[in-house]
Amino acid sequence: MAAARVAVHGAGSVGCFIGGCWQAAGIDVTFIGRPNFVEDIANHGLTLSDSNGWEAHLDKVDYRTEPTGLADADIIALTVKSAATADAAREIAKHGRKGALVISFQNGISNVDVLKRELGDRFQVARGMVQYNVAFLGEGRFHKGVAGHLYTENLPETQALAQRIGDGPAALKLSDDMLGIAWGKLLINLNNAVAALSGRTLLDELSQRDYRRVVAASQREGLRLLKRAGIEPAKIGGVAPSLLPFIIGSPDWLFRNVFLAKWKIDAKARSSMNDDLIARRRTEVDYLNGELVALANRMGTDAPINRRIVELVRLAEKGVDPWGPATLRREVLGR
Ligand SMILES: NC(=O)C1=CN([C@@H]2O[C@H](COP(=O)(O)OP(=O)(O)OC[C@H]3O[C@@H](n4cnc5c(N)ncnc54)[C@H](OP(=O)(O)O)[C@@H]3O)[C@@H](O)[C@H]2O)C=CC1
Ligand SMILES: CC(C)(CO)C(=O)C(=O)O
Repeated sequence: MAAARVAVHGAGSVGCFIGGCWQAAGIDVTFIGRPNFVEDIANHGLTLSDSNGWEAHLDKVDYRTEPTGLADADIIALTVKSAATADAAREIAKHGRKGALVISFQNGISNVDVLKRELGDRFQVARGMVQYNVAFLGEGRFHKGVAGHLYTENLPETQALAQRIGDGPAALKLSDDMLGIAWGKLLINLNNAVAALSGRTLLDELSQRDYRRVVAASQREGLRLLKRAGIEPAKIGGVAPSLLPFIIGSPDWLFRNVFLAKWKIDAKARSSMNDDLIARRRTEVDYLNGELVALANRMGTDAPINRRIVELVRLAEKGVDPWGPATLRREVLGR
């Protein structure tokens, strides 16, 4: 059987990193994205790095802006932000090859439903998850700034792909519980909104207990809702979801020395929602905290903490100044 060809659709931070690492591992990758990256990568090539000092450079990169580049792909890694999923899916439906496997490496829960609705049964759709942060540093450089792996469903196609990728920094792990993993990741991603509202890097934001108290409260609310809905979030990075609020809300000395040390967060790492605010784009808050608000509404109840966070991010999208730790805590928690 011929080796699968991959297209990355929406090649920005995550797409360039994972596609670049896979190409460095010998896989045939086409990148589809925006003109700014075409120019940047044409001038500088693609350089991938991680916090352990690993680095790879690719001189020849097939980066295009036209979705016609999807036509030859057996596997399409979708890495657009959530609000762009429906448009990207229509491009896949138009240009992709019948039977291709589309893996959503996006945060949130509902992207896979949008893909299935738009793609029908001409394509296979799989859930994926990116555990780590990727920062675009300019000049074709993409840096993995938090420890972790990529995950996707355990299928014959993904088994073959994972084997070819091997153990590098964009290694692909397979799971039979990707929905549980997506909910587990969503609980972690509740930090994105607080990091974005803080206007700080992940390390700087997480070093402030008042910010962490807000995240912990939103996670507690999320856990209560998931329990009531009968949804079981999976462990991410070996931490049981029920422990997340205790870890995040723990005193500074414990959090810094035990947890921050373990997660190896790079000083440059920013949440992807900070990137959106900086670029003045609509954020993914509706697909993260907003997913919990929608779940609460479906069950005839409310999620006041996550609802308030969504409102504050909406204001931040309009250009409101970042929040200090104590001010944000009082605003969201009322104490
Ligand atoms: N960045 C990170 O560290 C992490 C991100 N994630 C998740 O991964 C997903 C991708 O995030 P990220 O890589 O940061 O996003 P980026 O915005 O960096 O990259 C997405 C790119 O896709 C482009 N794009 C959108 N629609 C199309 C289209 N139809 N055709 C071609 N290109 C398109 C966007 O352009 P434009 O801006 O013009 O729309 C953008 O350049 C998100 O769901 C995010 O939550 C998960 C873990 C970590
Ligand atoms: C890896 C993590 C949790 C970093 O914040 C992320 O998913 C993101 O930035 O969207």
